[in-house]
This record gives sequence, C-alpha cells and structure tokens, in this order.
Amino acid sequence: MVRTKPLTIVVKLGTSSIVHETTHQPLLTTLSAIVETVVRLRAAGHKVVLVSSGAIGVGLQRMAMPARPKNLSGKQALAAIGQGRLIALWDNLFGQLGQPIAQVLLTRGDISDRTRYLNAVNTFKELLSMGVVPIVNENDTVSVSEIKFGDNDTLSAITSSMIHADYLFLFTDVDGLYTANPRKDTSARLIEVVESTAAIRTQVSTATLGSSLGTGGMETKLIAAEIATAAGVTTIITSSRNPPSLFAILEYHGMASGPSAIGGGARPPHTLFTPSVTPLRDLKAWTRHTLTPAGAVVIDSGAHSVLSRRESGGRLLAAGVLSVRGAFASGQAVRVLVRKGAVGADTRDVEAAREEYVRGLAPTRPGTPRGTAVLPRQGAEPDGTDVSLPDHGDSVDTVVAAEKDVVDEDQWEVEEVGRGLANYNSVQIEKVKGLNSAHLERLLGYADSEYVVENVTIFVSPRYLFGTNI
Ligand SMILES: N[C@@H](CCC(=O)OP(=O)(O)O)C(=O)O
Repeated sequence: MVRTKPLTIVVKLGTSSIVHETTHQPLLTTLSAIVETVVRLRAAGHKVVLVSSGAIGVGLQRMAMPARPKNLSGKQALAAIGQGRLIALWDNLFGQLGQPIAQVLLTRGDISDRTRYLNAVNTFKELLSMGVVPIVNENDTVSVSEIKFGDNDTLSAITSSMIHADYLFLFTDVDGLYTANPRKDTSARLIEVVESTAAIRTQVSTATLGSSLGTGGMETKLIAAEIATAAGVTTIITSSRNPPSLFAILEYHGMASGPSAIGGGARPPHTLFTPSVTPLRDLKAWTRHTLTPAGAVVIDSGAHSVLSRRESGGRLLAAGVLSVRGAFASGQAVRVLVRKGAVGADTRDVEAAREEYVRGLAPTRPGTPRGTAVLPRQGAEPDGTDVSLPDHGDSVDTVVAAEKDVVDEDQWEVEEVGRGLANYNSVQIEKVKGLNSAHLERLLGYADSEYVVENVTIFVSPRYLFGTNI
C-alpha cells in the first residue's frame, strides 16, 4: 500500500449519529467505531479533530425529556446539562485506547475577533502537535444565534478552514448527496463527485433528510461543503453507520492511510466535493466566514467588477466607494454592498463637485445663491479634520440640501456582494469616498494604505451563509 503524507482530517458527527432519535440513549456502537477509526488514523500519523454534536440530545436523556424544548433558554440549559456528560463519554471511550482528548467549545462570536480566532488556531495547532484529539462543539450555553441558526456542519467547515485540514468527513444518517430524497424516491441517485456546489444546488432536492434531533440536513451540508472547499478542504458526506469506511474512501482516492475495512476497489458510497484550486486561506477565509461585520461600504458597479477579478487582490480604492453605512473602526470587518441600477446624472454632479472641491475648486450649483459653494458634506462637518472650507459662500445648509436633493443614500437599492477589512474608520472613509487615493493623505492627515478596504472576498453564490443574524 502506498502511504501518503500525514493528513489533517476533521470528522463531524451529527446528533442523529450520537444519540438514538427517540430514546436519546448514546449510540455506543457508532461512537466506539468512530473512536477506533480516529485512533487508527492517529496511529497512521494523521492529525484528527472531531466535531461532535449531541449535547442537547444527551441532556434530553439525562432529564428524561421526550423532545428538544422550543425555547432558547431550554435548549441552552439542556446543552449545559449534556455537554459535560458528552465529553465524559468521549473521554471514557478514547481513554480505553489511551488516546487523550480535549474539549474545544466555540461560538461564532469567539472567532469573529481576530485575536481570539488566532488563539483558537494556536490552541488547535498545539493540541494536534501534542497528539491530542480536540473535540469541538458549539458553546451553546452562551451563543444565542448558534442554537437558533447554527449547526455543527458549518462549525466543522470553519474548523477545517482554521486548521487547513486536508479532509472534512461529514458523517451523517445518509451515505451521500442524492438527486432526491432516497427515503421517498426510489429513483434517487447518489451524486459521487461535486465540483460546484452552486451548480449542484439546482439539481438536487435539499429537503432536510435528517432526524428530528439535529439542526442540520443536506442544505447545511452543502453550505459546509461550500465553505470548506473554498478553503481548500476536500469534503466528504458519508454514512455514520460504518465509520471505518473512511479508510476505504481515502484509499479509493489514492490517500491510503491504513488497512481498508472494505477494500476490493469498489467505490464506497459517499459524495466527494472537490476543493477549490485557488483556496481562500487564512485572513481571507477568516474574513469571509467568521467575522461579524460592523458596518458597510456601498460601492459602484465598476468597483464591484474590479473586485470580482482576482488581479484586484481584494483591495478597494476610495474612488469606488459611494457611501458608508454604520460606524466601524479601522481593522473591523465591513459588508461590501453594491448599489444596484445606474448612478443618476445628479449623483455624478455631486461627485464631480466633491472632486473639484478637493482639488481646490469650489463649483457653484445652478439655483444656489451666487457664490455659494457646493461642498462635500463632510467638509462642513466639524469633525476636527483639516478640510478647510473655501472662503466664498460656504453655506452648509445649502450644501447639505443640495446633496439630499439628488442623493438620498438610505433609499438606494443595494445588494451585499462580499466582505472585507477596513483600513480606515467609517468617518475617514466617508471623508474620502469617491476620490482618487492621491487625496487621502491631505484629507486624513496620513495614508498608511491607498486602499480603504482590503481582503475583500466577493461572494460566489447567494448570501445564505449566515442567515441574517450577522
Ligand atoms: N451544538 C448542538 C448541536 C447542534 C446540532 O443540532 O447539530 P447537528 O446535529 O450536527 O445538526 C448540540 O451539541 O446539541
């Protein structure tokens, strides 16, 4: 058997694979098989992270409750009851084979801060280099949105991206992605390889195939696959009924890692999502998938098409910014919104006026009193910057009224197309929006970067990744 380089593998096990759907008793056969599989992977030199759901399920069993409570605090309480027992169960099973484990509880909030994100990455690295198997779950007790909107499929994809995993195995109660629900439709066909999640979305029924216990289904698995493959992680959906099939799958794809449980060259049932050939790594993946945006910049369609090209390097110039929404600090994540529809002539007039003003010219607008300057709105704001008003007719009211007349920014129809990291704060970007970067230093007093937003990643598919909670 050909041995390959040591792999980093994330194994995700959903609630329906951990506890019985109705009795909520732990599925010890499955759990033991997972433990044996992970320990064999470790023995073959691979690094493994386990993403384990099941806290609420185990909590239900402990409290002899028949079903997940509807209210959030009820779920949080059950997760708190169950998580300790869940990790104790894993520790017991792994302990039988001498394998140390660690508990890692994450929330999206935890990793939306760059420092905390890096701390989590460093902890994973350290644990893996110590030969420990980190066992990850959401920190349900403190994370409102995670229970309400979240699922461990997404968490496992983000974890895979954080640790630059080679493979993400989503073990679930079906053996792959089907063209239709295989439990209801006998003509349903297993899809073996997916190269584009966006394309496959139009071809399959993603109706939830899971049990009543978990929060995920095929839809969240597709989302997870999209996140993970974008980060360069090969993603596999397969059945949790036979965890050692992981070896057969790796072997089938030429990634031999130990004796195959199936062997014989037959394709073990699974769906494989191929990784992106130009993966988003580190900062970009982090920006796109983990950050909570603090505000937004509205850009024009020209800037959008530039940013959509790889050569742009994800860097946004002030010239492409039409407006700024919300308040954010330099270094924070921002949504990138594109203004839909054509920019009207009046808007261009105001932008031209702003540009001329900055160049030292103070144009007058027809209909305003003779000598009244049409100023950029920020020039009239007493915000302590060095934008001096021209000495003729600098009527703030007239200017603001003139801008309002033609540009009611709040009414613009916009669409979120990406996210990025701001190099300047919202007030500063407001000051320089629409202008050539040559003006940045004079208007802001410094210009560390000629770009106002960097690390912009433009979404490749509809913005469903995190619902509306961030
Ligand atoms: N974090 C929660 C589970 C979230 C969830 O339901 O995930 P999944 O079963 O993977 O759809 C728990 O441990 O109960």
